[in-house]
Amino acid sequence: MLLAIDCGNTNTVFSIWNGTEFLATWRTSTEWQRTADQYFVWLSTLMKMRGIEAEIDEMIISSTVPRVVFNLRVLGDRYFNCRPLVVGKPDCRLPVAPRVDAGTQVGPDRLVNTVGAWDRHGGDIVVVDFGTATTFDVVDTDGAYVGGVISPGVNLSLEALHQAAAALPHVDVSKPEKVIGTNTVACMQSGIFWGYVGLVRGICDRIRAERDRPMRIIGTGGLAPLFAQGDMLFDDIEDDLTMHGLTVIHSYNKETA
Ligand SMILES: Nc1ncnc2c1ncn2[C@@H]1O[C@H](COP(=O)(O)OP(=O)(O)OP(=O)(O)O)[C@@H](O)[C@H]1O
Ligand SMILES: CC(C)(CO)[C@@H](O)C(=O)NCCC(=O)O
Ligand SMILES: [K+]
Repeated sequence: MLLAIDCGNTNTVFSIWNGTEFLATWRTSTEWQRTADQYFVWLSTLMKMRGIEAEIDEMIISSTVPRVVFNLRVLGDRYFNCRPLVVGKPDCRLPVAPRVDAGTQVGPDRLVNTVGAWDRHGGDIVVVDFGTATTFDVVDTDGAYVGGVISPGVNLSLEALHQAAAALPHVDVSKPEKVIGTNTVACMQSGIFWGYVGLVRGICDRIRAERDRPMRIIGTGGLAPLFAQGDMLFDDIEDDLTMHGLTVIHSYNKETA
């Protein structure tokens, strides 16, 4: 059984894949100090609660935080008797090599997203992921990652506004009914919600113009469904794209071993 781990700058997601379906998915905050023993106690407790008796013997990791990889490797070594495959490391091959500037270290989550999206939707697509950052990743006709856009994440922008301006409270992102807010919170929510709708629309339009061919837009990440309510931004929304990409990369590496 495969344990797939998607470690972002804010949250880390663990999923158990039996080769056909995900048996369970759990989320924890990303903390590089967390030890292999702590991961194991947490994970085995959750598995027991769900009655999952899966014998984990394989692992794949995508981590945007290099420091957490060490303890996740120890987790594999000590508790699951396996050597994890780590996306971005030389021994983890991708189905199609990215075409970017030499020496560029593309975020593994972005590469994994493009592999997952290509597997489900084919080429000529843009993946928009609303995580810590809002990223746009362009997949060429042949499935290659050919670059993209990195913007500040939605929650990050809201937090920055609150941190920098004494009179601005912490607010949650939501869709306001009107653009013109008549109180502080409504004004901030409008700026964030309609601001990001405009950002996504504007960047996708420019990508389309630059590529000069039809491109489908796939939204993913916790906030994608919310932003999909704002405008016809996406052709499709997927809630498990990164996890799907991890399973595709894992089987590709097994088949071509
Ligand atoms: N309406 C909402 N307002 C604020 N946050 C939301 C809302 N809906 C979902 N979320 C948040 O989205 C997050 C899930 O997002 P996702 O996993 O895509 O990225 P992340 O964990 O924030 O970032 P990263 O993957 O970079 O660590 C969850 O933390 C969830 O709380
Ligand atoms: C952009 C983020 C933070 C999004 O999670 C991550 O993919 C990352 O750290 N990327 C490294 C730089 C790059 O992707 O070009
Ligand atoms: K993510």
